[in-house]
Amino acid sequence: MVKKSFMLVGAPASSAKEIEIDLQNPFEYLQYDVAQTFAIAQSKGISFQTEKDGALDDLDNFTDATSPIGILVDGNQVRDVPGPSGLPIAGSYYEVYPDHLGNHQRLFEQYGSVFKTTDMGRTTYYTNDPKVAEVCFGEGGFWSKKINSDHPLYGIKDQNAGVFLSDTDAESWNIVHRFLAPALSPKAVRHYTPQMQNTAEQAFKVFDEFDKEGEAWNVYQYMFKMGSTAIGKLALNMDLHHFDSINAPLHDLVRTVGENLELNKKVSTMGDWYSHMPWGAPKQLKQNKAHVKQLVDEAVANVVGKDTEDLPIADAALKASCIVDYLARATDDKGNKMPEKYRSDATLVTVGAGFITTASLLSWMLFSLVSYPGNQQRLLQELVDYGVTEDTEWTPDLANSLPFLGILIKEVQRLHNPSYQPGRTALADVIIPGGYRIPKDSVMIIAIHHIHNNAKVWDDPEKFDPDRWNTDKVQNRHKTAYVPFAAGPRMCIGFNFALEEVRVIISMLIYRYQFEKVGNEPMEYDPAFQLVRPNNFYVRAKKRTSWPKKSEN
Ligand code: HEM
Repeated sequence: MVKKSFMLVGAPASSAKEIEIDLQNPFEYLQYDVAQTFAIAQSKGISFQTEKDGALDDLDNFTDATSPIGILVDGNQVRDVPGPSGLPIAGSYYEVYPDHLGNHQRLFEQYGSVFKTTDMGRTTYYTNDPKVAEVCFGEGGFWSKKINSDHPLYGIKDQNAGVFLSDTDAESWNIVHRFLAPALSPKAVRHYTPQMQNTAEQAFKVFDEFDKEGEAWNVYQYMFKMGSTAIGKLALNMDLHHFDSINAPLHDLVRTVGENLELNKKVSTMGDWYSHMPWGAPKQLKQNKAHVKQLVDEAVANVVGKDTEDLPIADAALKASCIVDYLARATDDKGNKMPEKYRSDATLVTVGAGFITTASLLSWMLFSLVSYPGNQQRLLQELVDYGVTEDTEWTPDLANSLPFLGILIKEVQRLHNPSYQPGRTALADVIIPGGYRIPKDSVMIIAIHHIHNNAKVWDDPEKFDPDRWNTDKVQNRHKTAYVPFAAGPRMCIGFNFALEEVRVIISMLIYRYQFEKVGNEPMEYDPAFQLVRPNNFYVRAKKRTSWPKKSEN
């Protein structure tokens, strides 16, 4: 045993702390003790040096090393997070908005893998570093999903929803997550696959009519209808009538939930003060929230009570007519059910989280298939080779067996990740990978789009290349280098459903239609929306009359 004094390199000598080193233990134990003592989130990046002895990378060197011993994190001196200083009051708002994706990319290039902005009084940290993402998503002692006034979900926070809009330490999260997750398990999703096929078949009627008229259509608008049709059925066993005709209106619930995401984006990009204003977007958001709640309560009341038999969780996922029915009947092994007070809010979140994301992903899938040459033909050939026809009854086994479709979806989610940018909050002052000092209560946005496009992580990130997924480098990537559904305890619980839906619907669309992009203007992604969706993407979908022959081998 030897006792030594340690301090962060560059910190005042008065901050040094004594640590006892057991020289029999591995080096990693010392890193761990130092991490605990200095609130460093990840111990493996810690290294030591003194001016006199240089780097100390072996425990044998510590016996005679001069104190205090300096600590570096990932080779860096611990420092504050940089960022633009901005203007009075507005802060960096005009440096970031409206093109937040493009401007955040510029700020990563300028400041490195962690930066902070203060926009209209709201301070936010951003990272494109998988190591930082791992620590924040991990929700260990230092980080958690805690929706404080700097968090982008603050305007729609709802502890009764349990999932998505509530804090991890809320009792509701624990309960709702435990009940809801099995309803979206691979086994449960299998049970919902015929509904996904039915959604695509309903839409065919409308796309055939467009084709007959020789008309182009806006992809996002129809994928929005498609995604919500699938989720309306899944969550509420409701037919939204989105494909009764070409111009069928959006169901009120779907329209209002979509509007809320726009309003929340407006409110959350301003300071907290703005959310309390009794006019404009904050007022509209409050009214909309009340309206949506009423619509969901009505829809829930229509489902519950029709079949009251309680079911064990595992059976309920397979026997229930929809998520609401499941939540009303599922009983755990102690005989407990999910309290009714969470039911309608948890359902609303499932609807919202479920359709806007899948609508964007379906849109980016079609965008990629028509924009990157060869991919549409390659997918069609794969469908033919695997025996798909117009009469195919889709099953998860078939959908999961298509290798090109699998890597295609991954590449679309990498380059055109649609998802909302998740935030995690520091529970204490903490030093994160890269050596950045983060104060307690700071909100870190794990910038999924920028992690997926980070040139330090991905070769030629701007290149659309599904085959990269078959390379060793990508297969052995850092575990949080690809996080379309986030990671850790608060990651997406609907990802099985989403992927299955996209596999079935895209396959059915590509088998039936030849898609062509209409117009050559650059794609706009709608910076005023909470998710990344292509705004001005139009296609002609021409009904196929012939298909390629089966490949010979
Ligand atoms: C392409 C489709 C989807 C994407 C990209 C996506 C992405 C995400 C992401 C990034 C999160 C984490 C949010 C955060 O940490 O703040 C999340 C959470 C969540 N997602 Fe998804 N999602 C998709 C589809 C779905 C579907 C279809 C459902 C339900 C049917 C769903 C239900 C949820 C729920 C309930 C949560 C919250 C989990 C919790 O709070 O513990 N998602 N999703």
